[in-house]
Amino acid sequence: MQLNDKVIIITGGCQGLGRSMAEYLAARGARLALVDLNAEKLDDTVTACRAAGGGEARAYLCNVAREEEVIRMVGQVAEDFGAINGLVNNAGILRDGLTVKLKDGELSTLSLAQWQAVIDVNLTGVFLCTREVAAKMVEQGDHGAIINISSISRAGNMGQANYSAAKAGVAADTVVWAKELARYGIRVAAIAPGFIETEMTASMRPEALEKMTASIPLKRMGKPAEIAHAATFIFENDYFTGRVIDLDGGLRL
Ligand SMILES: NC(=O)C1=CN([C@@H]2O[C@H](COP(=O)(O)OP(=O)(O)OC[C@H]3O[C@@H](n4cnc5c(N)ncnc54)[C@H](O)[C@@H]3O)[C@@H](O)[C@H]2O)C=CC1
Ligand SMILES: CC(C)c1ccc(C(=O)O)c(O)c1O
Repeated sequence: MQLNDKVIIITGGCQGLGRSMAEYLAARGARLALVDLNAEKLDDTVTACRAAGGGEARAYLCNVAREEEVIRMVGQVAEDFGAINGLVNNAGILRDGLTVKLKDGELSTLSLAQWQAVIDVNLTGVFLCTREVAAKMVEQGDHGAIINISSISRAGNMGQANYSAAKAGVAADTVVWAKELARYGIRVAAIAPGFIETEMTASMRPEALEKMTASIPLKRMGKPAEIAHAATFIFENDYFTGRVIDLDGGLRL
C-alpha cells in the first residue's frame, strides 16, 4: 500500500512514539486521524503533521478503553475522511509493580486497579479499535493494514505482570486478526519495541540508563524514527501480515 493520500488512525498519537510515527507518515503523504486524551498536545501534533506533510491531519479526543467513545471516534473519522486505510494501535500505559513484594518486613502486592488499568488500555483498547476500524473497512470496502504496538516485555518482564500479559495478548491477537481479516484485504502485524529514547527513558537515573544500555547488544536505545520506519515498512509491504517485528537492538529480557 502506498501511503500517499491514505487515511491512517494513530492512537496515543500526541506524544512519544505515536507523535513520531504521525510526523513520519505525514511526511510520506498520509492523511492522519490522531487519537488521544490530551486536546492541547493533539492540536500541537496536528500542526506539526501539517508542517511535515502539508496534508490533512485531524485530532480526536477518545479514550480507547471505552467502547462507546471508540465507536463514535471511528464513525467520525470515516465521515470526516471518507475512508480508513490504516490503524496504529499505539496508545499504552504502564503501572509497574511486583505481584508480591516483601521489603523490610513489609508485604505489598500489585493492586487489581493497577492490573485492570493496563489490561483495559493496552489490550481491550487494541481489541475495540481493531474491531471498529476493521468493521468500518469491511463495510466501506477499504483495504489496508492494522499495526499493533506490542513490546519486548511480552516475553515476561519482572514487575510487569499486567503489561507483559497485555502485550503478549496483543501479539497473539495480531496473528488471530491477520487470519480473520485477510479475506477482506486487511493485513494485521505488530512491532515489539525494546527500549526506545522517549521522555520516560530520558528521565531515568544516568546510572540505571547506563546499566540498561550496556545490556543491549547494539549498545544504544532505539530511536522513535526507527519504530516509525518499521511501521512504514508494514504499511508498504503487501505480503507482510500476522507477524511481529522485534525492534530491540538484539536485547532479550
Ligand atoms: N517507549 C518505549 O521504550 C516503548 C514503548 N512501547 C509501547 O509503545 C507505545 C507508545 O509508547 P510511548 O510513546 O513510550 O508512550 P507515551 O506514554 O509517551 O505515549 C502514550 C500515549 O498514549 C496515550 N494514551 C494513554 N492511554 C490512553 C487511552 N486510554 N486512550 C487514548 N490514548 C491514551 C497517552 O496520552 C500518550 O499520548 C505504547 O503502547 C508502549 O507500551 C513498547 C516498548 C517500548
Ligand atoms: C520495558 C520496556 C522496554 C518498556 C519501557 C518503557 C516503556 C514506555 O515508556 O512506555 C514501555 O512501554 C516498555 O515496553
